[in-house]
Amino acid sequence: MSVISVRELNLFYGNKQALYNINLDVDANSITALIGPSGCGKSTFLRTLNRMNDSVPNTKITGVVKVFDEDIYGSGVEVERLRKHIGMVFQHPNPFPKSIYDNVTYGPRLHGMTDRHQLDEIVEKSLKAAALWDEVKDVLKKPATGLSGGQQQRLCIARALAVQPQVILMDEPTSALDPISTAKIEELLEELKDTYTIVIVTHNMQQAARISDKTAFFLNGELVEFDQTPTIFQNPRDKRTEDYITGRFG
Ligand SMILES: Nc1ncnc2c1ncn2[C@@H]1O[C@H](COP(=O)(O)OP(=O)(O)OP(=O)(O)O)[C@@H](O)[C@H]1O
Repeated sequence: MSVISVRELNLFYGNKQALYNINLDVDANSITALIGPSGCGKSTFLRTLNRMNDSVPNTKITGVVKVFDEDIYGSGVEVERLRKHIGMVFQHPNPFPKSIYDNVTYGPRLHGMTDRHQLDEIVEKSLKAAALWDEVKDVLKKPATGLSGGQQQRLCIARALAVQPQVILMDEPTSALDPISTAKIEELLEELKDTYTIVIVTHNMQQAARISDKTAFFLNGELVEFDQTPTIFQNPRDKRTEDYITGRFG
């Protein structure tokens, strides 16, 4: 089943076209990797999936993005509700300058949850799902900024999970982390895909090959090739994909 379905998507920043006629489906409970050289439109595309581009002035979008069959650019779509279902994790861990507990409960509180017992449960569940609970359970009231970079990124994943999204978008979530933290997050993503659908931008092709089910190769705003990950890395159809994955350009 497709969770996300993109048809004939074009995106313009003012007069500059950044995405050209993108068609792509994302399967439920899978990891989809977006790869391609710097500036090819990966992040722009990722941001179209939960309307993060709304905040960029003079952006124009044509085409259709459906999430669970709903046209997310259709009239009457509430962006807050949409983002509750589609969480996002960014390149640099960005915990709020609050306690670990308050970081995780931020979203649920924003959506009206006040019951202490329920909030406690969400904190434990989200931190366990983000493989961070054992490391922080005794210091929940301490500032999140005191955690290591890798722990902060897992906290940001826990914060995204706390509002119970169905889809998680990740923009180079491990690029600022050391290899051990990266390995922990990769392991975590394998586990999370049982429950969530994940779309991840990565510059690290080994990472895409290791963790994703499908890979999309972008170049100059076009989706050159989208297929099962082993096909993209071992038997790509397009010469440009082959050149990129073998390091001949980019
Ligand atoms: N806010 C913006 N205003 C104008 N142009 C933009 C904006 N954001 C991105 N672009 C342009 O759109 C194109 C695609 O950028 P995008 O950041 O999506 O690429 P990317 O593949 O994610 O790159 P990177 O891997 O370096 O993050 C680039 O040419 C970029 O300069």
